[in-house]
Amino acid sequence: MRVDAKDMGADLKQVLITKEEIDAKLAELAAKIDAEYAGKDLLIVGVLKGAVMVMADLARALSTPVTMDWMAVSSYGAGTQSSGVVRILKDLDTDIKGKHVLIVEDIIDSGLTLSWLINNLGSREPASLKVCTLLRKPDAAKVAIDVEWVGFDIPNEFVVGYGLDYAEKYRNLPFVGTLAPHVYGG
Ligand SMILES: O=P(O)(O)OC[C@H]1O[C@H](OP(=O)(O)OP(=O)(O)O)[C@H](O)[C@@H]1O
Ligand SMILES: Nc1nc2[nH]cnc2c(=O)[nH]1
Repeated sequence: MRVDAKDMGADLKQVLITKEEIDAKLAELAAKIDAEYAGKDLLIVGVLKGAVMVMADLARALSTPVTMDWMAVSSYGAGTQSSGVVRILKDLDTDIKGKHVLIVEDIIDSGLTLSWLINNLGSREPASLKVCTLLRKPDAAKVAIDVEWVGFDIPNEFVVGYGLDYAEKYRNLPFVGTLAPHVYGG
């Protein structure tokens, strides 16, 4: 049985982006990414844990053969505000020197995580380094970042679902939604 908005009961305030909208957007982004990397070897790097769903669905929407690797970093802990301090919890298994690398993210909020990641991976001398994110909050940006592929710009509200958690819950919701304030003490 699939989890849907009804099963969230009082925890959910609003569904912002449905599963159908996410699927359509990922197909659109995949076509653009296929065009960009035609004839090239592409390594997609998923940022754990939040990007698991985007990686899985984007990878299957791509026609380009890809290899996949994962990096785990954390700047949020169990709260709803970025600490700004990025920790590597798991590094890449792959040497990316000379490779075309696409970072796949679930969300760019303050931009602090991605900015750090771009510096870190950029210093490993990939042939190219680009970014695809499902979600971005333009009003929350603390650093300006050039992002090639963005699924949806969303309001500056804490969201969950489709990989995104609050205190490790709600990641398996098939849609993106906002939480009722009582859930996080807001
Ligand atoms: O733009 P920022 O303000 O830096 O926020 C974005 C980051 O926050 C989330 O990760 P989180 O640290 O919550 O870890 P998780 O993916 O394991 O949930 C998300 O997956 C991004 O990596
Ligand atoms: N779950 C979740 N994680 C985030 N990390 C950065 N912004 C967010 C957000 O809005 N929701």
